[in-house]
Amino acid sequence: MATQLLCMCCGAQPQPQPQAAPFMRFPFWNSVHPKNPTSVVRVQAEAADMNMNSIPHVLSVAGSDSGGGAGIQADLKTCAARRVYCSTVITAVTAQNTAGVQGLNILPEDFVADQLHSVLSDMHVHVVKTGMLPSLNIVKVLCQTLRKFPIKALVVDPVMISTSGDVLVGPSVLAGFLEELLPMTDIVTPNIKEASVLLGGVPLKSVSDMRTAAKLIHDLGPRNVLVKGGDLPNSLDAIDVFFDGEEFYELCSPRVNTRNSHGTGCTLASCIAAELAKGSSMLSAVKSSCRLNRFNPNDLLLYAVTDSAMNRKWGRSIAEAVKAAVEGGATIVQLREKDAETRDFLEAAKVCLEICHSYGVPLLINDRIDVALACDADGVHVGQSDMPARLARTLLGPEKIIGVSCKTPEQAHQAWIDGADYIGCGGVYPTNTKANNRTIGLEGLKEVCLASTLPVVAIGGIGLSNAREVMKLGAPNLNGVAVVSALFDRECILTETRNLHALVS
Ligand SMILES: Nc1ncnc2c1ncn2[C@@H]1O[C@H](COP(=O)(O)OP(=O)(O)O)[C@@H](O)[C@H]1O
Ligand SMILES: Cc1ncc(COP(=O)(O)O)c(N)n1
Ligand SMILES: [Mg+2]
Repeated sequence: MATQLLCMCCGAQPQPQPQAAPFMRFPFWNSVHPKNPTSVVRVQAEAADMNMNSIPHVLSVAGSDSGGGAGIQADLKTCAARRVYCSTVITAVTAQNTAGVQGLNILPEDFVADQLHSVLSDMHVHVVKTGMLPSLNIVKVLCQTLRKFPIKALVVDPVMISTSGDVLVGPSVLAGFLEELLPMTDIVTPNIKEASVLLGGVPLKSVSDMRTAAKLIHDLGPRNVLVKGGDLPNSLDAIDVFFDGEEFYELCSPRVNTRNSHGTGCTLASCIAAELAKGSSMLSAVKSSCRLNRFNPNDLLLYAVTDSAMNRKWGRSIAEAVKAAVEGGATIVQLREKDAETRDFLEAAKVCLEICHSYGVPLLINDRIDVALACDADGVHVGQSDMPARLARTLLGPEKIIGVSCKTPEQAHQAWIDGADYIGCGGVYPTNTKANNRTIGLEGLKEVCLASTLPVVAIGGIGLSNAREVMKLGAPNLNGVAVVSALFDRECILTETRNLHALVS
C-alpha cells in the first residue's frame, strides 16, 4: 500500500525508484526528491530504512507507563536522546503516575509474540532491551523468539517493583528469569531489591554486599552484571557495581537529592542498550550510561576563568596562563576570550585542552559553542544573553558540561530545566571584569544556592581576601569559587592559585 506523502519542505511528490526492488513495500523510503536528492525526503528515507542495517536500533520489550517517566516511554526518550532508533513491544499497560501504580493490564503472551515477530522479522534490530516482563509465559515467548532471531546483545532490566513500591511483576516470573532469560543475557541491571530477589532474598546493605551479589548473579548465566545502588541506604554517592566476570568496577556519581527517581533504572538500561547498538564495548556503554566521564560537582572547587586583557597586560599567552593555573591547583578552567580571532582562539583552546587533560582538569569554553565543538572541549559556560542552555544542550549532546550564569532563583530553576550541569552565581562582590554587573552579595548567593537543584560556583570579585568567607557561608549546593583577576591579574599565577587552593580546600 503506497501512502501519498509530500515533501515537508516544498510539498513536492517523491518519485519512486524502480531499481529499489527489495523495498517495494515502502515506496516512500526508496524515493528521492524530484528536485533535490539531498533534501528532507532523502534524510527521512535513510532514517526510516532499517533494512539498510546502518541505523543503530534498539527493540524495547517493556510496559507502558501512562505517566511517561518509566517503561516504554522512558526507553523511547532515552534512545532518541542517544540518537538510536527504538521499536517497541508492549507487554503491559499501567495506569501510573509519580505517586504510584493505580492499575495494570497484562497483554496476552500471543499478542506479545505477534509484536515481537512483526518487528524482528522485518527490521534489523541490534539490541533487545527488556523492562517489565509481567508473566512467565511472556518471558518464555520472548526467549523462544530471541532464539529464532539473532541479535548483537540482550540487555535485561529485571523490573519487579516500581520506585513507588508497587509490585509490577509477581514471583512466578522468577523461574523464567533463572532458567531461560538470564543464561542468554549480555547484561542484567538489577537494583538492590531486584538483586536480592534474584538471589532468593538475601538483603543488600553495602557496596561490599553489592559486589558479592554481582558475582553470584553472574553465576546465574548473564555475561555482565550491573547492580544499581540508587536505593542503597546511607550512601552519599550513587554507586553502581559492574562485574564482567573478571573485574569489578564501582561507578560512582554524586547523589542528586531528590525523590523523583522514578524511571532511572529504565533510562539507564536503555542508555546501555543504545550505546551497545552504536557499537560500544560493554564497559564503555556502561560507563557512558552511568555518566562516569562527565561532570563532577567537586571540580567547581577552584574554577579559573581566563581573561584576554589580563594576559595581554602581563605579556602571557592563554596557554601559559592556563598551565600555571592548573599547576597551582585550579580544578576546572574556563577560557573567556572575548576579543580573540576565531582561528587563534581555536588553536589556543586545543593547546589548553591538552594541558588541562594532562592534569585531569576539565576545560570549558565561554559562550563559543562552535569553538567548544571544534576542539572537543569538555563543555561550555553560557550567560543569560548567550545561546540558551537548552539549545546548547541540543547542540552539544548529553555528555558535555554546561554551566549557566544565574543571579536569581528563577534563572537557576530554568538552568536546571534546560539541562545545565551547574550554575555560576554572582557577582558576589563588585568587580571590574564585568561592566554594569549587578552585585548580589552573600545574601543573594545564599538565596540562589538554597533554591538551586544544580551545584553552584560563586563568582565576582572573589580572591584571597574573601574566598574563605564565601565558602564559610556553608550554603547548600555551593561547591566552590570562580576567580578571574585574583589569579590572572597577578604577577605569579602559580603562587596565587596555590594560595587560593589552600584557602578553599
Ligand atoms: N538520587 C540519585 N542520584 C544520582 N543517581 C541516582 C539516584 N538514584 C538513582 N541513581 C542512579 O540511577 C541509576 C538507576 O538506579 P536505581 O534507581 O537504583 O534503579 P531502579 O530505577 O531500577 O530502582 C543508577 O545508575 C543509580 O546510581
Ligand atoms: C511500566 C513500568 N516499567 C518499569 C517501571 C520501573 O521503573 P522504576 O523502578 O524506575 O519506577 C515502572 N515503574 N513502570
Ligand atoms: Mg530508580
